[in-house]
Amino acid sequence: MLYAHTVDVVREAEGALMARLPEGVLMRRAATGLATECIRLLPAVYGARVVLMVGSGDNGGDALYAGAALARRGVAVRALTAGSRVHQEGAAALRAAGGRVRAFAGSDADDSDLFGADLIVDGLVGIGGRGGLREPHAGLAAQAANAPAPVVAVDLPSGIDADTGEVAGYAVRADVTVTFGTHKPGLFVDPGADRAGAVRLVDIGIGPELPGASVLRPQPVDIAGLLPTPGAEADKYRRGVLAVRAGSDRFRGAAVLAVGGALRTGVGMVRYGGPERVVDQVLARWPETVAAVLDPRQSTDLEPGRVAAVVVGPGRGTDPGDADELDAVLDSDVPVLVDADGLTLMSGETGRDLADRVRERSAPTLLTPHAGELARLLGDVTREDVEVRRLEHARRAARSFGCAVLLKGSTTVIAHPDGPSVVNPTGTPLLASAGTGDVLSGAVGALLASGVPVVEAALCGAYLHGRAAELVHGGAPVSASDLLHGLPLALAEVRADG
Ligand SMILES: NC(=O)C1=CN([C@@H]2O[C@H](COP(=O)(O)OP(=O)(O)OC[C@H]3O[C@@H](n4cnc5c(N)ncnc54)[C@H](O)[C@@H]3O)[C@@H](O)[C@H]2O)[C@@H](O)CC1
Ligand SMILES: Nc1ncnc2c1ncn2[C@@H]1O[C@H](COP(=O)(O)OP(=O)(O)O)[C@@H](O)[C@H]1O
Ligand SMILES: [K+]
Repeated sequence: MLYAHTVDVVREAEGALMARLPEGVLMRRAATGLATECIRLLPAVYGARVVLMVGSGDNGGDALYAGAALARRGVAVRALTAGSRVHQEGAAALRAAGGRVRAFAGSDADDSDLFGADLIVDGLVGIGGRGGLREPHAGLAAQAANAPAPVVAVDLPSGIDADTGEVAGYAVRADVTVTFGTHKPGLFVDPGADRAGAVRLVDIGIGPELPGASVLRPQPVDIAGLLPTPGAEADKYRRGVLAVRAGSDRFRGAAVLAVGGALRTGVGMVRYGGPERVVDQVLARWPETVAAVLDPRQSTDLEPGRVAAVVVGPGRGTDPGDADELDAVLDSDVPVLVDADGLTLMSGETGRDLADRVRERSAPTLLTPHAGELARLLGDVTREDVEVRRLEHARRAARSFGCAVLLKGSTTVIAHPDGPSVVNPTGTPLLASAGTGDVLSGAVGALLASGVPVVEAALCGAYLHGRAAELVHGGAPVSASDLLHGLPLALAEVRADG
């Protein structure tokens, strides 16, 4: 598991440790780790050319001390400073080691330094940054972005918000980010995560000072440990029965995809209930389904003991009958996943009663909105607001509805009113195609029915779904149906890694 802590927490931990150590020790540790990573990225050390972009705070100080270490190894190091101040001791150390320091002027000389570099180090701003980059920082970063050399960001790419991943203006795009002490949430969540490249963590000794993380990012081994393994005594009922209330005459495919997602993730039985033509189609594709033609108002298959979890909403419709069905599903005492049309039914003025039903439930509920659906559920933000501050809005929704929320999109975020948020490390923008969300709802539903706790089920389902997309065609476009072929590959890989 990888852990991330917010800026306030990092500063407090650093403060506690610094009080016990001689001045400058933490920065030396950070700079040594940074220099080591830079050396790994250089084709050869002696005679290599490194340009440092240096802002006025300690982030620039880290870059300058690392530059001094590189200069002592024979690297030609040039620092271009932006801003009114520069870390004096760091600049003196670099000069003493043979490096050069001068102010960025947007001139031909800067161009020639940047374009001649083997490596560019971004020490403009770190956790002290606020908002998008200002001038002259933004100008320097933009000029550097045109140069061919790889970029190493110090602590985080300058211009991304450390706590949220928001990019509110110009921000550096790094190939590698060397972060200190602990990860920052903005390195895990898009759009920030997309700017960070490969992230390397340098231990500066603050670990024992840190409290529990605010954001977690699981590794394959964590997923392997959470997936259910049927024991020798298993039977289909003990493995779990999932009820799927998806699809309608208008959207028949949603039912087929959700049922497929569940079957391919692994569950004892899927009970499907829906209109006759949809039942026919589900059975034609998945004859193992126990399917029944069902008036949406009927809920006989939800009687106590018959199912272990319910998925409701994908392609189901938003008619009054569908609202009645959602109401009946929420009345059950098993875990319920609400997706798509179910979320629309919960939104706005008319959805208030259903939203209250979610709040009143004692069994776990998981909402799986994309950014637009989450914006409608919250009612006071736009889709774009959600997309730039995913963690914050997913957490707000979890608190507001008193349940787990899986926010889909460029970074899938899982929030719960109690405990840290979790981000899913797998997936590809190729997943942005119609129907892939239906597969996800089935996959997560299967895990809920298997008895996996709600946050873990959401995480494992999202992980396998994202990995399925990465594996199935080796980077070529994937359709929602393709994902069903990818799920067994993802499961096999996770089990092998675990
Ligand atoms: N606090 C500590 O104990 C340690 C801090 N370290 C480094 O210190 C960094 C934090 O240093 P600081 O607190 O000095 O802050 P930073 O160096 O991250 O940034 C603060 C400076 O950037 C300017 N600035 C803020 N937002 C800007 C924007 N959008 N555009 C342009 N300029 C902007 C501010 O005016 C200020 O001068 C960490 O990210 C890390 O790199 C490391 O040396 C490890 C130890
Ligand atoms: N840019 C992206 N990068 C990675 N995954 C994405 C991106 N956009 C969407 N996805 C994923 O694709 C799936 C789309 O689900 P959803 O929006 O519900 O589509 P649908 O309703 O058509 O099934 C989700 O798993 C989501 O996380
Ligand atoms: K930086």
